[in-house]
Amino acid sequence: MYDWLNALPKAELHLHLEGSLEPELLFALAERNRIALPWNDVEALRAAYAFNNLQEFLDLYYRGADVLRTEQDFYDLTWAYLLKCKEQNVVHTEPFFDPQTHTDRGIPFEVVLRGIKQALVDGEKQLGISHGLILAFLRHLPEGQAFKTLEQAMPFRDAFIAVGLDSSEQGFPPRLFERVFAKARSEGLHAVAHAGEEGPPAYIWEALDLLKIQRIDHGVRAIEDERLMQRIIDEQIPLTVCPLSNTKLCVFEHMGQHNILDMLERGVKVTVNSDDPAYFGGYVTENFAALHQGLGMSEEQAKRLAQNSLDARLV
Ligand SMILES: Nc1ncnc2[nH]cnc12
Ligand SMILES: [Zn+2]
Repeated sequence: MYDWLNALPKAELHLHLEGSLEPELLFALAERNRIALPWNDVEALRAAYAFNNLQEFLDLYYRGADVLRTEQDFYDLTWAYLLKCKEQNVVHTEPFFDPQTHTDRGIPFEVVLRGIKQALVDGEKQLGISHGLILAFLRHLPEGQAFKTLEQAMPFRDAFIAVGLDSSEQGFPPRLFERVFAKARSEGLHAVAHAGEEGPPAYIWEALDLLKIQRIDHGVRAIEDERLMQRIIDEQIPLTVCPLSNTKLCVFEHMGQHNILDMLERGVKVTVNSDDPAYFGGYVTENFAALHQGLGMSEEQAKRLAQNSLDARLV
């Protein structure tokens, strides 16, 4: 039904690998690693995917990530995502991974990175999907922990292209991470950050001015600040917008209220992404389809959005 959307070549620029963990794989990995789960079956787990805000989702997302233990687990997770990319004509992806979610559970950094990176390299060779991996810091943890993570990552510097900032936004402003971002940039890494998902426009200003990010993840609350909108338009700073995520996490009550097409028509470089597709009901094509159904996105607008994603790549 949405073959015309699948057919558009596109890049995905906002995807958490841990958020692509489908319930079926989650159960399979729990069995493989002999981990007891609080849900009886896949249906019971899916039924728990009802969220009122970002934090309710994150609590379940971190709980789900606990089944990821071995290099093979991280490989399987990443490979399953890449097969979806192939199906939907995502020709380039710049996914996030959250090392602290795993190192804090005692999983060595290199186990996580090796599994993910091997799958991405195989995806390039076997599926023709290019990539750039982004290391995201968890903002609800202290700056010192982010520095420690960056230190652990540096021996593998060439495995990724950028640092990002994710997790609970309210109460954890970008300015808390100014120094660790400066250090990462001094190592030649690109910088992106989640800002303006639940947090105020002030957080977007901080992310731009203090973290010196090149792309804003979400950023939908920029529309509340006209001066910020002008800057984003003038400087053509890309926004990685995630429509299904925003409705599932009640950033917008329903898709009809989403501002992505208003932003597009004002000249903002917006892109369409899936964020955590296993939890929010779909991958990139389903996000495009939701904009068609809920907002009346035209074919011409879909083409512009897909082209924006290719233009907004970091590599
Ligand atoms: N939508 C989101 N916002 C912040 N942190 C996240 N981690 C995974 N998904 C996220
Ligand atoms: Zn995200």
